[in-house]
Amino acid sequence: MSDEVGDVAQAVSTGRLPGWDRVEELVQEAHARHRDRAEGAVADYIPVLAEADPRLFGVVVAETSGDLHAAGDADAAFTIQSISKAFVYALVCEAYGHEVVRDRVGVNNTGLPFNSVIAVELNDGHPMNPMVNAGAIATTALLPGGTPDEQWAHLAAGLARFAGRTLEVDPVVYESEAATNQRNRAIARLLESYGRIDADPLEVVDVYTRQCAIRVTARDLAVMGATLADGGVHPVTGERVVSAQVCRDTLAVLAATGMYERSGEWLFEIGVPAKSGVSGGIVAIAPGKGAIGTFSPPIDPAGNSVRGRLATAHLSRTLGLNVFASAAHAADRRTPA
Ligand SMILES: NC(=O)CC[C@H](N)C(=O)O
Repeated sequence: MSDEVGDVAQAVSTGRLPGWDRVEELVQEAHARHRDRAEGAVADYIPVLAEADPRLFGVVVAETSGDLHAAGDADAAFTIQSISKAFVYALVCEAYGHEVVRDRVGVNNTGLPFNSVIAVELNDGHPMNPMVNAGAIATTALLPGGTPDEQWAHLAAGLARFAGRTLEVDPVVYESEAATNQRNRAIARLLESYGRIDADPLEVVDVYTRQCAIRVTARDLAVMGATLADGGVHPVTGERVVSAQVCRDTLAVLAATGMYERSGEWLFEIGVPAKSGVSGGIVAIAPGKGAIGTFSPPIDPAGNSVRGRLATAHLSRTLGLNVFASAAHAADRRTPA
C-alpha cells in the first residue's frame, strides 16, 4: 500500500488525515524546501510587474474551521490578476445560475495560452473557458449592474466578502496594464463582433483590468479559497458569500481550466482545483478541508508560479488533499493485503 493510500485508510478510521496534526510544521516545511528555487521568470508584459521582488515567497493554509497557518511572506501584497477570474465567475454564477453561465461563457479548456486570440476564432467567437482572458472578459460583462460603476461595485463588494475585508485596487498596476492592454481590448472587440458581449467592450475591459489590479496577500487567497472549500461560507466571518452549488460549479471549472494549458498536468500531479495569476499567486482548494494560498513572482511559461506549484504539491501530498486519492483507497480495500 502506498503512503498516500495508507494515509487515506487511516483517515477513514480516525476521521482526520494524519498530516493535519502537523499542518503548521508542514507549511513551514513547504516554504523552507522551495525558498531557494531559482526557476521561472517574473512576468514583464505588464511593465510594472517586472519590478516585483523575485525572492518573495509566502505560503498559507486556511482550514474551513478558520484556523490559519502561514510561512514566509504571507502578508506581502500583490495584484490578484487572473485569480480574480475564479471569484468573479462565482459571483456571476450566483447571479445567473448554472445553465446561463455555461451556455454564455463555457466550461472547457481551450488548450491555448490565457491571452489567445486564435482560441476565440477557432470556436466561432465562443469564449469556451472562463479562466482565460476571453472568457473572463465575457464573464465580467455579465456582472449585475446597469453601468460599469454599478458592475464594479458588485464585483468589489463580492470579492471583499470572499476575503472578509475590503480590498484596494493598486493604482500603479492598474494604470500600467490599462496603458498596455491592447490585446485584451482586441479580444473584447472580437467577442463583440461575434455578438458575445452586449455591453461596451472597452468599458468591460476597463472593469476587467481593475479587477486584475485588486491587491491581495497569500493569506487573503487562502481565506478566499477556504470559502469555496466551505460550500460558500466564509470560515472566519461566518458569512454566506455564494451558494454551495456555485462552489461546486466553480471548483469544477477550476479543475478543468484553472492552471491554463497545464491544468491536466496540475490535476494529475497535485489533484486539487486551483487558479493562478501572472503576478505569482496561486489558490488551491481542497473541498471540505481548506485552501492553500501561495505567492512567489517567478512563473513558468504557462504563467504559473514555480515555487507556488512546488509548495502546493508538497502540501497536497503531505496533507492528503488529492481529490482522487479516495479512489485509490477504495481499490485498496478490495485488494487482499
Ligand atoms: N494570467 C493572468 O494573470 C493575466 C491577467 C492579466 N491582467 C491579463 O489580462 O493579461
